[in-house]
Amino acid sequence: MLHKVAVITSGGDSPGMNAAIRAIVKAANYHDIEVYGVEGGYQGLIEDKLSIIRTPDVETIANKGGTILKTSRSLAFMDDSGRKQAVEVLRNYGIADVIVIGGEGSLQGAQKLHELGIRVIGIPGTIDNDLDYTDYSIGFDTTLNTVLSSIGRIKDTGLSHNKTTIVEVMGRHCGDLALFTAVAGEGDIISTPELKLSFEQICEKLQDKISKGRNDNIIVVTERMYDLDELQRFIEEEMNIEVRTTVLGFIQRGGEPSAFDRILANKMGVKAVNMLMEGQSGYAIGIKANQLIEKDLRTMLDEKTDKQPNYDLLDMLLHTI
Ligand SMILES: Nc1ncnc2c1ncn2[C@@H]1O[C@H](COP(=O)(O)OP(=O)(O)O)[C@@H](O)[C@H]1O
Ligand SMILES: O=P(O)(O)OC[C@H]1O[C@](O)(COP(=O)(O)O)[C@@H](O)[C@@H]1O
Ligand SMILES: [Mg+2]
Repeated sequence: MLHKVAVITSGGDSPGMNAAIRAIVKAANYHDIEVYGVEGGYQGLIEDKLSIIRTPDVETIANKGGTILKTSRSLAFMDDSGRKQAVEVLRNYGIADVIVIGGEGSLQGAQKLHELGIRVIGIPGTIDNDLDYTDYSIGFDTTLNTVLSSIGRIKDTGLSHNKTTIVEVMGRHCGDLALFTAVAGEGDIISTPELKLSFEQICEKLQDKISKGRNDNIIVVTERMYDLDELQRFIEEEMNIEVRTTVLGFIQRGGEPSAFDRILANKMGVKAVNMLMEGQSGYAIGIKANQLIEKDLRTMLDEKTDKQPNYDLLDMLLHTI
């Protein structure tokens, strides 16, 4: 019988993590299961920062960005000794079941806990959408909407001044944020890790747009691909135009979660509790073709951790912009 479960948010915060926490606490409490919130990700687990959270504590958090539990990137948890300490802390509380909400690294950590005899279910929470086993991770949709509305504002200035703007979005090594932005109709030229354009190719595309009367182009690029100062200077010199650069940065990670993320978080949170009640462990919950799926963590991590390029979308894009 499941009596106690710990919940951890880990890695970069993502909008919808709170909605997932709320769903977990409400579903668990409904079945008389006590929930321990771990403060500050795996680091908080190692440092014994656990406290009971109850339904009244979470009733009003579904619309809040970030995570009420706080999060971290924990170096100590990367070591065997740190993980053993974490397991020791859980045992001292009599906790054998854990739900981890986080990205790829966090799910690696979840698998390690599973291997150490803790029952674990992972929930994908990252704005990057860089997990290949699931169509969507919690937070991606909200961030995509933030990117779209930010570009809308930048476009007002671009249109008013006939100016070209480079906009850098997050995503780590995954181009989904840039890619979906373009498919949603913003961004005139995109470059992602999966479809990387050279400086020269960007200028060629820009020339084509300018020759068709567009002087207010927006170039959307995924972070970590270019030295943006160099790219801006190259375009300015090559094309003899003025260019501005905006790095959207942490504007993208916070904010009120979208309905999509809140609903996804709710479904996944409830499912995680149900799976633990059935004694399951070592799985990540995902969504494929609009159906929740259970993916064996070890298999998922072995198969491929990088998101595979979304060729359907790329193909559509190549033929439309
Ligand atoms: N291979 C691993 N083994 C154990 N823990 C890991 C591993 N990779 C990451 N983690 C833990 O998960 C945390 C979050 O991972 P990170 O990749 O930074 O973010 P995210 O989970 O959001 O992708 C790390 O700081 C570390 O504590
Ligand atoms: O917040 P940090 O540590 O500077 O990390 C920035 C990175 O975190 C993210 O915002 C989210 O990544 P994760 O979900 O993998 O933690 C990435 O898009 C970005 O590259
Ligand atoms: Mg990640």
